[in-house]
Amino acid sequence: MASISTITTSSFISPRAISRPKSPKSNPIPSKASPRNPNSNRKRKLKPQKAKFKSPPQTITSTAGEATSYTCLPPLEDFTVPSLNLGSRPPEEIKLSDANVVKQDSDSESQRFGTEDGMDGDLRVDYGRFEVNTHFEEEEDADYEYESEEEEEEEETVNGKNVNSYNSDGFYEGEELREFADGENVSLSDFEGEEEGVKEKGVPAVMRCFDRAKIYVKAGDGGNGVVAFRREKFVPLGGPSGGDGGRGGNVYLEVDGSINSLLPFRNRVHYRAGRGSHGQGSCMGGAKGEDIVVKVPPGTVVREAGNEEVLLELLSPGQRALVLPGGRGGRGNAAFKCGSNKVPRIAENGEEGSEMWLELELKLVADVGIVGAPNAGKSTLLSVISAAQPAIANYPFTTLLPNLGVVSFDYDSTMVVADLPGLLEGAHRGFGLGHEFLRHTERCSALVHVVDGSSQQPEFEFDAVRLELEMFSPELAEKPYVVAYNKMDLPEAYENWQLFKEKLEARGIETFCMSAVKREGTHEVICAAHKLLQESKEANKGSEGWTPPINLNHVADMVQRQRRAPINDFEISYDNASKTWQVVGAGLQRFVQMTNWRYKDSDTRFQHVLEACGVNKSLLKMGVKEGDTVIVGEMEMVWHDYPQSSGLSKVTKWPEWK
Ligand SMILES: Nc1nc2c(ncn2[C@@H]2O[C@H](COP(=O)(O)OP(=O)(O)OP(=O)(O)O)[C@@H](O)[C@H]2O)c(=O)[nH]1
Ligand SMILES: [Mg+2]
Repeated sequence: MASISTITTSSFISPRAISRPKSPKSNPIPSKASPRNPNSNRKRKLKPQKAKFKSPPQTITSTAGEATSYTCLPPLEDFTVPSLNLGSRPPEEIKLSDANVVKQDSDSESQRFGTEDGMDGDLRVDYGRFEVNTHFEEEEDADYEYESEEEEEEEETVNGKNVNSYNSDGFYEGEELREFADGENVSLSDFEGEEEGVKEKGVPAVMRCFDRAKIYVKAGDGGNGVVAFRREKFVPLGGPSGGDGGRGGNVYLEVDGSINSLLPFRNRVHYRAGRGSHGQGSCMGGAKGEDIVVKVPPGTVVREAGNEEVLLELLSPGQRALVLPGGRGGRGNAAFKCGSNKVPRIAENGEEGSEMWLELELKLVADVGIVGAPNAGKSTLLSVISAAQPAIANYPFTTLLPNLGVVSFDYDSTMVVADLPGLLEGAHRGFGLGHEFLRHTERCSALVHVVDGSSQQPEFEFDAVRLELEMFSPELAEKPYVVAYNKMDLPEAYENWQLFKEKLEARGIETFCMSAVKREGTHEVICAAHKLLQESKEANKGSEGWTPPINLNHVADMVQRQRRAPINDFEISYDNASKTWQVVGAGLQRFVQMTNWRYKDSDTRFQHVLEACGVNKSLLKMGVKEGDTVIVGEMEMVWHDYPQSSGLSKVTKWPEWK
């Protein structure tokens, strides 16, 4: 951190001083390697110059009377707030392709659905058609919104060629081709085993999961302050009267109990709050920008894109979190009036609102989760024990989204049970659909593991699903669970039951048998699950203790803290090749951004602040030389050394930077 240097008359730089001729060549310039002597009797000044950067073309010409211009540089990586990782990119979509996933013959109905014929009890059945994307559908940096289904369909086009097609049942047909830069067409099947870095669009829209979404939020920019003077009859020298700009709108996240999925975020990705209005004459402040409230379902977990750290957990309806505060309005010239400067011709730009990509993840708030292999009878069990009416059919992956049901007991007690899509081998790596939903079970206190008794190897099926749970999350596997051996009404299940029971009991696992269809044995299963739930609640009671109130605005506080970093907190780096000094600091960058170069006095104030916050001093210490380029925020300047006599005769005091 650099220290703030004292402001002296001789160290102040005016636009006039900037245009003075360079120091004579007789002045020795120290070599690059050795720092310059700070006791040198020459003055060194920063002079803004015509920027050398060719792009972007936005050039603002100063009205300071000199041929001086400022160029806005493209935003650099270094300029982003470091801890927020705003410039970081989210992970790429990956295709979950594997040798286990078998390409389907579109004509074969039995293969398509993996019907009873296709189900030989081996969990490696042809469920390849049901590959899912584990990551988001949207391009990370794409600046678009899905406005309609048509646009969504366009998404399936690769390099202008529509390579995907769906048959009448809505299932994906044909092989996806991807054209590479060298024009070579490569089939995605070439990538088998290469899981990352390849897109997969083979899942029909109806089967895609909507419990994850990525959205862009931006707080509103502050309005600009203005320079104005009071002109009124009989009021001579009315004084400065430029009003401040209004603050930008805030971005909130609010829990809405009527929403139960993140589906709405497929249609809208970008959320921008309104910008504040500019100030006006007669000391009139601008109106504040319109806030934006993003509605999310209960149980939404919020992360910054590309960052594992959880920012917010929004659980109960009505909760509202301030995520990004709007930018501050720029001050008008009335705010700069002081005893030594009664006619300030200066006003600030409004502060830019922060922006962020957020990852939303929906986690169900259920007490008990029903897990098991596809087609085991999980949904049937839920339909029997609760009033829920999930889809039940004799093919795997009938359940595409988790279903919730409330189970009521005689003694005025209820529990929420979630029926999850089926799990199969490799689910923790993304096969099937179960992986997408396994995280929902993380909040469950107990699990009911349904085993299809009519399958050829029920014990193998049981072990495979348990293994998947363990692979996905060891904490999940440690949750208490009940095993429910289903389809006891079928002879093959009935025959296998004793053997299955003995094997599991030998391993110390208590097992129940039931026939969900006939509603036999289900009561015992659910009572056992309820008992586990009560036990887990009892166990957690002692450890919970007092929980402090949750501050839902801490994200905004963090953003605010970073924006309000002290102006003298900066770092300087030097690029030897281009002879460029880069001064990076959140406070300085904010100052540069809010400086309105159209006003004459802005330039003087800018030089003053650089001097006051110690930038000049630090540069000298590090050995800046005549003609070196210095970049501060978006400003590019050239360093000039001047003789000491070039100081300014008048010192203007400016209000403190805040
Ligand atoms: N005979 C018999 N069939 C059952 C029983 N329980 C469920 N089934 C049948 O098994 C098939 C699958 O039932 P679902 O409840 O959809 O199975 P699921 O586990 O939810 O399947 P997915 O959602 O695809 O994972 C349906 O045809 C049910 O009628 C049972 O106890 N006996
Ligand atoms: Mg189901």
